[in-house]
Amino acid sequence: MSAADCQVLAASPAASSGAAHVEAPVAYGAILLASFGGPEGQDDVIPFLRNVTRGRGIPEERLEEVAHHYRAFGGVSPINDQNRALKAALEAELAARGIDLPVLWGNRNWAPYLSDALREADERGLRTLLAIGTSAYSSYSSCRQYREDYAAALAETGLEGTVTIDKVRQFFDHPGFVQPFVDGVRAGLAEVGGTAKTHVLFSTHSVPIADADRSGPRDLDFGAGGAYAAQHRAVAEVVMADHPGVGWDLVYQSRSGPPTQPWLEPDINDRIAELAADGVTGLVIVPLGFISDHMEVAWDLDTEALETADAHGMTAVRVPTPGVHPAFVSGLVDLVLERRDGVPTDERPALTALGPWFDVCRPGCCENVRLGFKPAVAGIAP
Ligand SMILES: CC1=C(CCC(=O)O)c2cc3nc(cc4[nH]c(cc5[nH]c(cc1n2)c(C)c5CCC(=O)O)c(CCC(=O)O)c4C)C(CCC(=O)O)=C3C
Ligand SMILES: [Fe+2]
Repeated sequence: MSAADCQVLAASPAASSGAAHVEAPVAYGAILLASFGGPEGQDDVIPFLRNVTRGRGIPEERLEEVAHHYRAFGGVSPINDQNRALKAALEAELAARGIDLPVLWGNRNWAPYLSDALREADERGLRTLLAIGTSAYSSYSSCRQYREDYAAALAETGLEGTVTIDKVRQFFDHPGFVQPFVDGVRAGLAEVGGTAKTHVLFSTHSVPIADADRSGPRDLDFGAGGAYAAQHRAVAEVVMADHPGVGWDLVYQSRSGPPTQPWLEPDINDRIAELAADGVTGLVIVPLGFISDHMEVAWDLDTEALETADAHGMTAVRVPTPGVHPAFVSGLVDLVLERRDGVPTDERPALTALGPWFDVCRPGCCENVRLGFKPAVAGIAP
């Protein structure tokens, strides 16, 4: 490969890797809506947190802190109802388009589990599944961990070799995912724009810097924060293109892990305090890292960050998550069809130069050296 090719590769990794990231058509039997899962009552909170944090080295104080967030909402995370609504909306959209693909729903950390969905698929004779993970970006937590958990669920159910699971590409820059944020930021600015000085904060889940730096394919360099940070920045730029002159930043929330471990910064609350000191009076908070209302949105943004803004005398609004926005729902169906039909790269919509992302994860994609190697589906080994 020439030096010129390398430069192109670094600037636009997916677009320059040609057919390698688009797979041949596959006659899928069903869609697997794969999510995180969350507790549905006070008694679920601790068992759920144990499921999530097993072997993760999360300090006990952090667990108590997070349990308190769930307790304040009756032990119920909004995430499961959001997924029930998304499943129903996908079914309605598929029916409206005359597409005969059932939607199965399974979670990584709470019932209904991925293994429940796989058993159901097998019983119904649906053995070729296309997963939509409820997470748009590349990183260990938002991509590879889903792929590892698909592999673990296949092993647990004994369905390895009987049921196969592919996935749609990471969809951070698909128009259907971005449109709700475009709409939300426009409405948010109209709401707080009357104040003297307005700023937009794009917030996403912090992750350990070691994970962020390994996000995306091993052979491509995305700079500090890896593909994870680069994808968020690129999407935020697209959203802000409509609002020249308005200041914005990418910030991080929901940090956990031991204090000695570096995680992506700045924290949203620290940044709000700095902006207040700089004379910012109006704030639009964009939950860019989340496809629907999770506890991270309900607590870390709507409770904590809005309180921080209020304490500094700012007027702040939080933009809605994509949820069941019609553009998002129909975009997910488009993602299913492009994968099923093997649509070529140049016909796939992508709003940033980083995409369209890969159908099949490349070697070493989003690997986690902290937790070690685990088998994963929908990727090129190792
Ligand atoms: C990038 C990312 C996403 C976005 C991608 C995606 O959506 O998948 C995400 C989503 C979510 N994270 C969630 C909940 C939790 N995440 C935790 C812990 C962690 N998250 C991490 C990262 C991410 N997490 C990381 C690096 C850890 C440290 C442990 C580890 O290395 O794995 C913990 C343990 C306690 C704590 O440490 O906070 C909990 C309870 C819920 C459910 C919320 C609800 O119930 O509504 C959702 C949607
Ligand atoms: Fe998390």
